[in-house]
Amino acid sequence: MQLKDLFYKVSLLATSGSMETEITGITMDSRKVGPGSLFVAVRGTVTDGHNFIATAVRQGAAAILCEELPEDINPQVAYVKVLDSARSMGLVAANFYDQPSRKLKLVGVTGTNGKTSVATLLFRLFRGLGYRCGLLSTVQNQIDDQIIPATHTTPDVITINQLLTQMLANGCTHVFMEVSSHSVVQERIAGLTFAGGIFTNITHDHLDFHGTFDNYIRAKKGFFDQLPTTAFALTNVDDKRGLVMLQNTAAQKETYSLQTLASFKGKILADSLFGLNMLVNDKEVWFKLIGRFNAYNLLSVYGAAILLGEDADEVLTLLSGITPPPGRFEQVISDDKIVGIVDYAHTPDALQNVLETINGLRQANEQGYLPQVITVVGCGGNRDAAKRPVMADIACRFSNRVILTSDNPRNEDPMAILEQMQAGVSPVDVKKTVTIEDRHEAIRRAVSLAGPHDIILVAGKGHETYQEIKGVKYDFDDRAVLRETFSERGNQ
Ligand SMILES: CC(=O)N[C@H]1[C@@H](OP(=O)(O)OP(=O)(O)OC[C@H]2O[C@@H](n3ccc(=O)[nH]c3=O)[C@H](O)[C@@H]2O)O[C@H](CO)[C@@H](O)[C@@H]1O[C@H](C)C(=O)N[C@@H](C)C(=O)N[C@H](CCC(=O)O)C(=O)O
Ligand SMILES: Nc1ncnc2c1ncn2[C@@H]1O[C@H](COP(=O)(O)OP(=O)(O)OP(=O)(O)O)[C@@H](O)[C@H]1O
Ligand SMILES: N[C@H](CCC[C@H](N)C(=O)O)C(=O)O
Ligand SMILES: [Mg+2]
Repeated sequence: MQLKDLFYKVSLLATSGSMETEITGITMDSRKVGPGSLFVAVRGTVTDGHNFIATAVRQGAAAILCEELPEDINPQVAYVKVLDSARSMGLVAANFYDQPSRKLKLVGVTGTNGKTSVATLLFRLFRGLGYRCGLLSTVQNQIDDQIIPATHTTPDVITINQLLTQMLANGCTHVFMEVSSHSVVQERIAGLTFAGGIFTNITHDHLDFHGTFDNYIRAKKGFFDQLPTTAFALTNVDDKRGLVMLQNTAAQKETYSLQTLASFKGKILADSLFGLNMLVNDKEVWFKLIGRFNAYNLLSVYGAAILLGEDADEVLTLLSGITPPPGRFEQVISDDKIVGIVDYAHTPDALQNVLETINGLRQANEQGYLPQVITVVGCGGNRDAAKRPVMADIACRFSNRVILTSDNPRNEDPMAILEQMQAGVSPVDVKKTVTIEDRHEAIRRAVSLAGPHDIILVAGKGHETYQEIKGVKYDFDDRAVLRETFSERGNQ
């Protein structure tokens, strides 16, 4: 494709060289440049892509997209200057791949918690309705049955367009994707045409990246601000910021709620370890998912399905049979009936929701014994540090015993993270906590403290099958460790 076609409807500040240059690929990483590539120089959080323009040219780049033209222009190469190269890259990628997002129904889900849950439920529901579907999520990307490992919650915009193209080639008509706040700020969704957007909720997270809570809200709202008039914008009005999301959207405004009047209104009739019984717009349904937060997830999925033109009864019938996504309230039960729950709760709000759900579901047995709740939890390194003491405090307030341990320490000292968590434990709770840096040992300790019917919550890593320590990803799976420890216990 010629450079000028890539820049269709993109505002340019200056150009140098031929706009008829043939382009065979786009990349924002100089290490991936080959002959015929358009290299996009993006200013990042660690370094500035503009520093790699010369390297890209040496590697055969045919054209450069940047915010500042370099001093030494190579006459063989075309240069295009724009105001915001990350944003322009989205528009250019959409042109290069011939607008795949316009040829299918692309629905984005944003919010602090529930994105993977909602996107995965929608994916499963629409496959159940008979469509071929795509999924872009934290757990994995998927093209119908084919699983493609995910590196991010929301991939970069070039990868998104490539995946959408593959999805189209495989006959997909619907794609459900998570839209992280990072992706909005970094323009990873620029140039995509959405058929709908869903807001789940917003609570404390990622303040390391966004700086303030207001910036974080603005980032989420940025997604709705860029929806077209043809899309729907479906928001949770029970969240304090739910309506803020709709303030400046051109899309059709829709709401869901468990508490007030809304386009999609739910009411919980019963909530147990076996599932949820709910009224959904006055129809009574049993679901296999557990906990009030899942009532919200189900309601948003139902709303989106109706807004996409599906039949209410068919949707509810299929939804009632759907099981939770991996690592979301996933149960591993020992032979002697210790209940292990692996959950991806890695924010204060998610942890509190899960623990409140667990506390609400425990029941005393005939002898009057109320099962204990034992929580194993850590916080990731190189991520928001402010949530660490808060999560430790929540774990203590809602559990009988707490084992503080490592999550993914990444490049931080694991004990330093744990000390920040310990700072949140109030003096009365110190007695019930223990700190064990090694996550494997921590889970073993929890199992050794548990008896029949006690509940062990292993929070933070959910579906993850690795633990990242100092740049190395070691095999690690909370579910496998629980299973293995349970079976060792059975053999004693
Ligand atoms: C903090 C953050 O979001 N970083 C993302 C960002 O990287 P960055 O800004 O640090 O990039 P950089 O290293 O400064 O480099 C700047 C530019 O120079 C280029 N470069 C760099 C070196 C070189 O030799 N040549 C070269 O061309 C880079 O390709 C890049 O284009 O842009 C990269 C390319 O898209 C992302 O891979 C990277 O994600 C990192 C790995 C990451 O961990 N991101 C997390 C925080 C994230 O995005 N999480 C959200 C989910 C959060 C949630 O809601 O839970 C997600 O959507 O996954
Ligand atoms: N609607 C919800 N409201 C609050 N908490 C939720 C909700 N849905 C799920 N959770 C809790 O949050 C955890 C993470 O859920 P999920 O993976 O769906 O969120 P996410 O938004 O995709 O997270 P990430 O930012 O890592 O992509 C779950 O394991 C559960 O504990
Ligand atoms: N998408 C989130 C996942 C956090 C998961 C938790 N296990 C951790 O490593 O902090 C992030 O990248 O911040
Ligand atoms: Mg997710």
